[in-house]
Amino acid sequence: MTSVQAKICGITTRDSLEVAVRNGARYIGFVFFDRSPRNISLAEARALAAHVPDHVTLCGVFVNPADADLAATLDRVPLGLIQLHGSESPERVREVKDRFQLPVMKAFAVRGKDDITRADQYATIADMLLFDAKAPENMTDALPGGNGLSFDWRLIKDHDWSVPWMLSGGLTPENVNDALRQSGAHMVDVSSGVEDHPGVKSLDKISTFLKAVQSHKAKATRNCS
Ligand SMILES: O=C(O)c1ccccc1N[C@@H]1O[C@H](COP(=O)(O)O)[C@@H](O)[C@H]1O
Repeated sequence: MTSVQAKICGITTRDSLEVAVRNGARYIGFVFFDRSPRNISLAEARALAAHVPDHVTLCGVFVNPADADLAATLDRVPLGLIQLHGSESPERVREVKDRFQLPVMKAFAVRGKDDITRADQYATIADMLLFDAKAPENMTDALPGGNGLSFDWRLIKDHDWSVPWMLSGGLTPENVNDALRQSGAHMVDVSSGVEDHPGVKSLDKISTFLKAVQSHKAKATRNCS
């Protein structure tokens, strides 16, 4: 029996948070990265965090953060998971976990198979793994994540790690079922695919995305019974 969990990332408003929670999001992501159109201030994050129910994990997205930034964020915002979306080494992942006593999800930018096997060296250190698409070198305005780009989902099928992993990168309400089928993922993460404009979430797209994820779960359950 398969149950798919979803993370809605880059939440900045109360109404998008509420729609995500009401429609079954298991994770909510706040982006703490200045260059992102989804960047959220500590004050806004703190205020929104008060409306995240206990059964939903609040994830902070960081790119090569300094300890001081992590400490300042955790001082104000009750995160349950730290997402490291930069070039953090296995040693740095271990250090962040030990220092801040929170689970860490390490993200990998994927173009080919080697980018996926690179995760092996983190699988005994990180608590979760996340696979996003690598931006092409000629994309000058690329962010470390949140670019709405996909990789070949079949590359990850049949990979197995001792820790849970999420699929992300260019997911949308329209393609998430194909992505789940082709990748074999049990967890998905979306940001720009549920937006009307960069940084502006669509309530309709959030609920359609989460319903599509739920419908995949229903199909998988039926197939297994
Ligand atoms: O969303 C962002 O702006 C962002 C910025 C810096 C690092 C990570 C970011 N988001 C993560 O990117 C992936 C893919 O997003 P998308 O669905 O393709 O837009 C996702 O894991 C977000 O958590």
